[in-house]
Amino acid sequence: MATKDLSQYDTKSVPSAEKMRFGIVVAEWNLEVTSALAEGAVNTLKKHGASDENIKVKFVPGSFELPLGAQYFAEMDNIDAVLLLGCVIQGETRHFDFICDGVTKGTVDLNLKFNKPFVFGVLTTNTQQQALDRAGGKHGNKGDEAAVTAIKMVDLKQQFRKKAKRAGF
Ligand SMILES: Nc1c(NC[C@H](O)[C@H](O)[C@H](O)CO)[nH]c(=O)[nH]c1=O
Ligand SMILES: CC(=O)[C@@H](O)COP(=O)(O)O
Repeated sequence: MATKDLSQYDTKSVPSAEKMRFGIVVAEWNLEVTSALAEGAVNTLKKHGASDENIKVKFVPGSFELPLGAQYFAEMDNIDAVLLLGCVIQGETRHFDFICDGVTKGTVDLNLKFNKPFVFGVLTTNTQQQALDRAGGKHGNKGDEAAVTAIKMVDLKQQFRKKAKRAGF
C-alpha cells in the first residue's frame, strides 16, 4: 500500500490560524527526528497565519511523557490546541508496544478531558530510516500533518461555538 505524503494537502482547505494559540510538546528521544517534526509543524502553523508568540514549544524526555507535558500546557496556559510530537522506534523488546499504547491512550484521554484538540504527531516505526522518511524525507513531514490537523480542529470547534451562540446556548 502506498504511503501517503504527509506534507501534501489542499492548502485552500486550511482556515487561517492567525488568532489561534498552539502548544507543541516534543520528545527528546530520537531528537534528530523529533526536531525535524517540530520544525515542520512550526513552519506549517506560520504558513497558515499563526504568529511566533502564539506558538509555544516545550520538550519532554520521551514519547511516554508527551501526554503529561501536553496536560501542563492545557492546565497552565491559554492554548487552543496542543501538538504532541515524538518518535518511537522498535527495539529488541516489547517496550515499543507499551510506549505507543501509553502515548496513544493518553492523547485520546486529553482530547476528551479538555474538549480541545491534542494532535497525535508521534511516529511509530520499525526503523530509524522509516522515521527519517516521515520527518521531512520522501514521505513528507508528520509535523506538517499535525499542524494542519490542529488548525482544522480549532476552526471546527470555533464553528460549533458560533452556531451555539447564535442559537442562544
Ligand atoms: N525507546 C523510546 C522511548 N523511550 C523512553 C520513554 O518514552 C520514556 O521516556 C521512558 O520510558 C521513561 O518514562 N521514547 C521515545 O520517544 N522513543 C523511543 O524510541
Ligand atoms: C521503543 C523503545 O523503548 C526501544 O527503542 C528500546 O529498545 P529495546 O526494546 O531494545 O530496549
